[in-house]
Amino acid sequence: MTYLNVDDLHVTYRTASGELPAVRGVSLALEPGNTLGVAGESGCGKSTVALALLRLLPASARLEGQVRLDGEDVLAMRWGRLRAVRWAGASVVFQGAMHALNAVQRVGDQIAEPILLHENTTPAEASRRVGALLEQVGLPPWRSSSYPHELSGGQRQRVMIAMALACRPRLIIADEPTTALDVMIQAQILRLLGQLVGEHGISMLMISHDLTVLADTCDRLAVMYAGRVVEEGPSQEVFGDARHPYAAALSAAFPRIGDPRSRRNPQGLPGDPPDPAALPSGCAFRPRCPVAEDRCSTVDPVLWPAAPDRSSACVRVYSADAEFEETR
Ligand SMILES: Nc1ncnc2c1ncn2[C@@H]1O[C@H](COP(=O)(O)OP(=O)(O)OP(=O)(O)O)[C@@H](O)[C@H]1O
Repeated sequence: MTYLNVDDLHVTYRTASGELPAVRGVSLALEPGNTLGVAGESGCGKSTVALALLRLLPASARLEGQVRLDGEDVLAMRWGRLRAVRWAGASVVFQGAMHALNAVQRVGDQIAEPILLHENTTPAEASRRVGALLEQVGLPPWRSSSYPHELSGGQRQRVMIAMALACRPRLIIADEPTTALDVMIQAQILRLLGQLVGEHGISMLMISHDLTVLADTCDRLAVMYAGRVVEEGPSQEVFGDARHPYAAALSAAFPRIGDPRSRRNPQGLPGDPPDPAALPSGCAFRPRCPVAEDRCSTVDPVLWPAAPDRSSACVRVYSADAEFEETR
């Protein structure tokens, strides 16, 4: 059974200048033990989707649609049940561990906190579990008495991962888990996450603006643009042969060394993503799209099968599909 099922999720922020539709009908599915990457430029709604999964968004956010974890609707859950689901059903590894950790509390106590809060266990047992968790993420157990400032950036991120694993969750939501780290440490942390997910059958949803990180770590990839998923499919296929012009441009901006299919795009993608409060008519990508046609200013495309096991939200995919033309 699919562990995470997001169906037509909409998130709108109420701001001083009006309503801001940050997420506009996102649907995602994640099987147990699988990894899904969510990519896209800054502001496309990736973090909003990640935080919506556990209702961690500020009160100014209005959520509509469905988020099911193991069949249970998270958006309709009562507070008590939601508290139980956080940490054990799913937990989050946030970006920038220095800000996410409490600077004046020993890291061991921070890792023990969710265990003591969620499980009927003794402090001695929680402390034993903390030692084992630290070892699991490649840190010596004596580090439990360290304060965050006594650790390097990579070590702090390992502590964050240990904390996320504390209540043996079935899903880890990793929001830019390696963004603040240098390339060598980034690779170590990604390897660690991949290894933990593989060994324990945990599902992982990883958010990143870096497509190469996701393509190397995740089974499937969803590319977001202006609050929508515009391309979804197996990672290597999306990365190597994207059908949506935005996903293709994003892939081209991340060349792969040694891959003959890799194309270098030194100019990157011209222009900026649209303001979510003032989207253009038709397709939101139209003003930046190198292959836009007249109909793109009137048709707002939804995800449509582009190939077996893949979908793309572009009118060019529609017109390649005779069945779609028949339904119009
Ligand atoms: N608390 C908030 N109140 C109002 N608008 C918000 C809030 N949080 C995010 N937004 C807006 O929602 C949109 C999506 O933001 P979000 O942070 O989800 O994007 P992102 O793709 O994760 O970007 P980044 O990679 O920069 O974190 C943006 O336009 C952002 O300015």
